[in-house]
Amino acid sequence: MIEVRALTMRYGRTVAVDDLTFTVKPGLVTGFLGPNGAGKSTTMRAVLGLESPAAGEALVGGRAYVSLRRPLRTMGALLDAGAVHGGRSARAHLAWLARSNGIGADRVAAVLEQVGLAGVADRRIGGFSLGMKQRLGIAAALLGDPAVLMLDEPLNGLDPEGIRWLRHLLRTLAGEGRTVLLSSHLMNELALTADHVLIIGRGRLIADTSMDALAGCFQGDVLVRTPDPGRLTSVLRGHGAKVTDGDDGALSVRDLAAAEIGALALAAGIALAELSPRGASLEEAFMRLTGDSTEYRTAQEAAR
Ligand SMILES: Nc1ncnc2c1ncn2[C@@H]1O[C@H](COP(=O)(O)OP(=O)(O)OP(=O)(O)O)[C@@H](O)[C@H]1O
Repeated sequence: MIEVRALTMRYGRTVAVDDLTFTVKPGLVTGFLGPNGAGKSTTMRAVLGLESPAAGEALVGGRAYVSLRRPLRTMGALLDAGAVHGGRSARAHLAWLARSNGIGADRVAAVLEQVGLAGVADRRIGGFSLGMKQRLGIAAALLGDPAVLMLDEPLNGLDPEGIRWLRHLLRTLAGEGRTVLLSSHLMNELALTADHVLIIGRGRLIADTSMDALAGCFQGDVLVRTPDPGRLTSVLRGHGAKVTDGDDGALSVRDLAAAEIGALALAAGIALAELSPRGASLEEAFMRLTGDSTEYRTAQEAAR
């Protein structure tokens, strides 16, 4: 479990994280989402104790990370996949990390296998692609077989096959009861990966909700085609719908469900050629939530 309580982080006059409170629970993949500069990396650095908060605290398994004697066994983290010694091999890098954390050498081979780097384990990291470095960073995070994993933009640099692989891995780890937190600035990346999502903007919490609830809050419109759009428009407006002319003669209807539109059309004797509910994409939901600070509040209330 990761607990962030009333955390405020400042860089000079910049408030990077502003009174942030959330809990990341075991058994779920939790996405940490926000536009560039929202404060995700700063929050993760605070969880790792790399920077001190101006106020509040961040705990891992109920303790400050820096107070743990064998930290890699409690939480594995990936912050910057590029921050590795390019002259070492992947195996040597992991072996050094394992030794310094009292972790057996057998784990090195196990995690190299787990992340698909066993075949290149003895090559210099300097020649690795960004995707391979991400895999190596994930291997390092897994080294201590920790109950908590925290990964900053781990999908960044992975090809579609790598993304599928990582999704499967994270879901498996959460299925084993571990706590998994991963950040991203792209909702679509998280939509298929995370069960739960924490959204921040300008250092503040905007939403703390299940992915399903978030999708449900952002119902889209219903696309309707009929040979008699004028009459249908007035019938639907008479029942409180917002109706606008969409592309190629179709109507876009909001505030009435597809079934209600169908029933009203039938009662009025109007034929329908098409009736298609269109969900707003999660990416749109994210844009609407993080659009500006005035919208934050209304959208947050809507998301609850
Ligand atoms: N070392 C630093 N010195 C000064 N300001 C910083 C520093 N690190 C971050 N900031 C500022 O703090 C705010 C939060 O940055 P942070 O990197 O945590 O955001 P982020 O959500 O991780 O963004 P990204 O998706 O771009 O990585 C930004 O305004 C950023 O400019």
